[in-house]
Parts: sequence; structure tokens; C-alpha cells
Amino acid sequence: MKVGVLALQGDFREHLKAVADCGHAPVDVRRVSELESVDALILPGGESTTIVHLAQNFDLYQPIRDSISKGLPVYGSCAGMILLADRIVDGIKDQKSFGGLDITVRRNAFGRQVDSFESDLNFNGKSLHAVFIRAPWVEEVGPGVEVLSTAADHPVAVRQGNLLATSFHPELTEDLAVHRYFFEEICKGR
Ligand SMILES: NC(=O)CC[C@H](N)C(=O)O
Repeated sequence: MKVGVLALQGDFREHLKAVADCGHAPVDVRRVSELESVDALILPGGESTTIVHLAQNFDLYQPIRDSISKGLPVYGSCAGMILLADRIVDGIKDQKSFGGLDITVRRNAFGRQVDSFESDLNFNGKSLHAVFIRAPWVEEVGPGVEVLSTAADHPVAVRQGNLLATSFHPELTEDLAVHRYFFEEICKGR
């Protein structure tokens, strides 16, 4: 599979490596032609407001929204989760996202940068070491959303149709379970 990683800001290099480590072909996505060439897309961790801003400047904002609604499999980690959420609380005024996931996320829900932490959690029935950096959590989920992990009594990994999102950063650890879940459970057959 050709797997794109939105490469405007954030930790896209780590996701590109995880894609390659899973045996797929990684593609840096900065143009519409690159977006159109991929079978799946990853939105990295970083700063959600900056990523939306840059996506608008690179004329990728509407094309990404259209790809999501046409069923492109998309996985977002941390800022990427915020970018997939239909509703954001504690964001900047009128903060935009690409949307598609019927969830409300709270930005910086676990606290400030200094409150970043690591924790072992259950992801889809298996133990996983998770890194949270100024992470959001999910405050509300719509009826079509499946919760795959929780931390501090809030969903931190969710899935709906072609979309997967985690509050944490599996691209920063060696464990490829979340990437593999995305490729095997969501991308396969689409
Ligand atoms: N590690 C991250 O991706 C942090 C997300 C960042 N706090 C935001 O709101 O966009």
C-alpha cells in the first residue's frame, strides 16, 4: 500500500518510518497530486492550529476533507486526532478541523507540556506503552464510534468507519500495534 503522511508540521518523519517498518510505501504529502496518489493517510502529532493553517496555504484543506468523506482511510495521532474531530473544546476561537469523526475532543486535556506522561494502557485488548504529549482526550462520542482505549476515564483511541484516532503517539515508540491495526483492520478491503 502507498501510505501518505501529511508532512507540513509535526512528527511526520516518525510516522513515515513506522509505515516503512510495517512494510508499506511511505509518501510525504504536501501537494494534492501526492494526496491523490495514496491508499491511506496519516495526520501526525504536532500543533493542530498550525497544521490546519498550513493545509489551507498549501491548498490541501478542502481536498483532505473531500478525501475523508469519500472514504480514504485516515489515522490521526494527537494533533491528528484533533484534526479529525467534528467538535473541539478548549481550542482557539473557531478552530477548524478536517472533521469526519463524530467526537468532541478537549485540546490539552491532560494539562500543559510539563504534564506530558507515559502510561501502559489497553489498546484493543492488548497492553501498549503510550506516550502522551500535551494530549487531547475525547469528551463525547457519537453512536457510531468505537472506543479502543481509555485513560483517566476518557477515550484516548477511537475508531469510526475509515477513521482512527489516538491521543497518544505510537510513532514515538517501537510498538507498531496501532499502525498495524490501522493497516489491517481499517485499510484492508477499502
Ligand atoms: N503532541 C501533540 O500533537 C500536541 C497537540 C497540541 N497540543 C494541539 O493542540 O494541537
